[in-house]
Amino acid sequence: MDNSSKVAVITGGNAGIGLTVAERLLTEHPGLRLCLACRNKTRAQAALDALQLSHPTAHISIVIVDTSNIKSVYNAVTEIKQMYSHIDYIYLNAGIMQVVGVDWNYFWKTLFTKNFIHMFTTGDGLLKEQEEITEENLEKVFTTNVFGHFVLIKELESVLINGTRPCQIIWTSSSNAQKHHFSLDNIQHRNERGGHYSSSKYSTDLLSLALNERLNNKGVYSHVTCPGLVMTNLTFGILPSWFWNLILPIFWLLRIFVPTMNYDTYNGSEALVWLSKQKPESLDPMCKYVSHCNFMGKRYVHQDKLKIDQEDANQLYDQLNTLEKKFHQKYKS
Ligand SMILES: NC(=O)C1=CN([C@@H]2O[C@H](COP(=O)(O)OP(=O)(O)OC[C@H]3O[C@@H](n4cnc5c(N)ncnc54)[C@H](OP(=O)(O)O)[C@@H]3O)[C@@H](O)[C@H]2O)C=CC1
Ligand SMILES: CC(C)=CCC[C@@H](C)[C@H]1CC[C@H]2C3=C(CC[C@]12C)[C@@]1(C)CCC(=O)[C@@H](C)[C@@H]1CC3
Repeated sequence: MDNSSKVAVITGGNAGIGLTVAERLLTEHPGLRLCLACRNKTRAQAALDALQLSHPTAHISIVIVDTSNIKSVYNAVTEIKQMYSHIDYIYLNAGIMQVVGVDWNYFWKTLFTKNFIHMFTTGDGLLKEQEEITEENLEKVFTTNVFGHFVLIKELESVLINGTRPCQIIWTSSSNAQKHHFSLDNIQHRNERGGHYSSSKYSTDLLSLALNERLNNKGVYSHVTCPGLVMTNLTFGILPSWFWNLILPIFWLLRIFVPTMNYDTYNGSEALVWLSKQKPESLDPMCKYVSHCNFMGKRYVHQDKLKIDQEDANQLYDQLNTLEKKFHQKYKS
């Protein structure tokens, strides 16, 4: 194993924001060894081929992981441990949103009120979602976005901790994370009529805080980011691509008021890449690092203070830990 060069693992690194982060990291950190942790072999291989074309000497590998399936996460951990003795950056980016429609009534009602900026930055109240339960009896959005990543981090702890080099855990959270959609009595957000994505991203913010309390003294730092609104498979799942292309000029205008209208993945990945160039101990664990792009097209990183509570963070961590133990018993003993 080569211990000298830096290693970055990216979940969902084959598409959208994750793929752009992969490309930008290879440019920013020459010699970086990259691991695309993806659920689909063919799509992962296509991404690897594209990256290898622009970075012919780069060392890129694939690990198959479906974060909505805990058995798959355990298998991926075994593989990653065989490949790397230390991880410098782990991007917990894979994510889904199970949208079935837009609440256009709410959209028109809010458009001419002072809440319109909140609506365009967070999407709060605008999206109708549906629930799905996985074969392991877990809520799918919660498992894909949060719990699968929790298990990944927990099982990889020994490779994240290194006596000499820090490790950065970088989450792709969202401004859609809203406290009113989250409950410690129902962390999976089961049997709710909407807000599954919001609840999962609020959990992400809490979990990141809890990880800092536990791991900072071991040289592991966790931070949350928001890429803003970016056109990817996720957003094309909400409304078709022709619609987004049609309203592109509106987005440009909206940037005057809403600098998170990033539209493309390069703009959206700004905060995620910026974090990899910072000293992790100098960063604020109570901030969300948000990719901004102004009207003139200038990219920058904005820091949003997190409105979350350490006690809630610890309670969520304990619940995730208890849930993980059940799967550990099932698959690892
Ligand atoms: N687009 C936006 O406006 C915003 C996105 N985000 C967040 O950014 C992250 C990346 O999303 P984005 O790039 O937009 O969307 P994409 O759909 O383009 O990318 C999502 C990535 O996650 C992967 N993925 C999905 N489910 C799983 C799973 N179960 N196991 C492993 N990988 C999985 C996808 O794989 P596959 O290609 O196989 O489907 C894909 O690589 C998400 O966490 C999302 O919530 C946050 C704020 C705004
Ligand atoms: C612009 C017009 C005329 C219509 C589009 C309205 C909504 C579909 C759109 C407005 C704000 C968007 C938004 C998201 C999804 C699509 C919107 C609701 C997100 C929720 C997507 C995922 C995220 O994580 C958020 C950061 C986005 C916030 C803004």
